[in-house]
Amino acid sequence: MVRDDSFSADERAAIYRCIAARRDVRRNFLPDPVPDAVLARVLAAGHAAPSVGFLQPWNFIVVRSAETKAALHDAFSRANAEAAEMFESERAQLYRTLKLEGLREAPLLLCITCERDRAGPVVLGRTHQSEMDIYSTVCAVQNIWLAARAENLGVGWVSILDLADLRRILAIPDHIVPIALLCVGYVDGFAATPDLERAGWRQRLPLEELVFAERFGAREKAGT
Ligand SMILES: Cc1cc2c(cc1C)N(C[C@H](O)[C@H](O)[C@H](O)COP(=O)(O)O)c1[nH]c(=O)[nH]c(=O)c1N2
Repeated sequence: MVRDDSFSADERAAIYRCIAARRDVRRNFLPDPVPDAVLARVLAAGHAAPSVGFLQPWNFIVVRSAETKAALHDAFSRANAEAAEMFESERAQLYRTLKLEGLREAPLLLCITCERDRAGPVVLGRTHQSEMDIYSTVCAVQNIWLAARAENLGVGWVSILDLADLRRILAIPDHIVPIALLCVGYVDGFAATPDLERAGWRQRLPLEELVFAERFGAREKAGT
């Protein structure tokens, strides 16, 4: 059934292409600035995300200062050295070859935060699952990621940082939870597959192995 608010076949194809062509991008950022109008659209996409009880718990910190980027990069370097030690020897060797951030190269960074008490302690939908405000903020991050891809902007999520460092560098108060730090900028191209897949770190799992029927672990019977 086609109604006025239905997606056309072309629109549908564009959405699926955006989902498939989104990548985590940490290298090859171009120095070109991100126009304010483009950034505004991307942030509006984040703000259009679903949120528990319509809490909209997010804030978006836009970082352009080279000094702040350098401080974040220092924090990354400290955490990354610790991280490398956590893997077994061969894995650690491969880990050290990976480029896991683009904090200094990206023209801008976005930190997305969650204010858990934005509407008081009792929130519709969070009464029995307390993490729902956090998950809502992650929905905003994903909207940003996809909107950025549609704008031909690369986005890389950098989580190899101590939260205390992130809080200190960006002056995030105690009652606000940092959720994501994203490197954002135009790039000279998007890889067809995840960097980690091409580096031999991990492969994409077959979808059919992840889908259960009726109960966790139960496979659809062949021929049904
Ligand atoms: C919550 C979270 C946190 C991180 C990531 C992702 C997500 C969802 N990813 C990116 C991750 O490695 C990447 O998404 C997968 O490898 C799949 O690649 P594509 O995103 O499909 O390109 C990521 N990558 C990286 O190089 N450094 C990092 O710190 C992180 N952190």
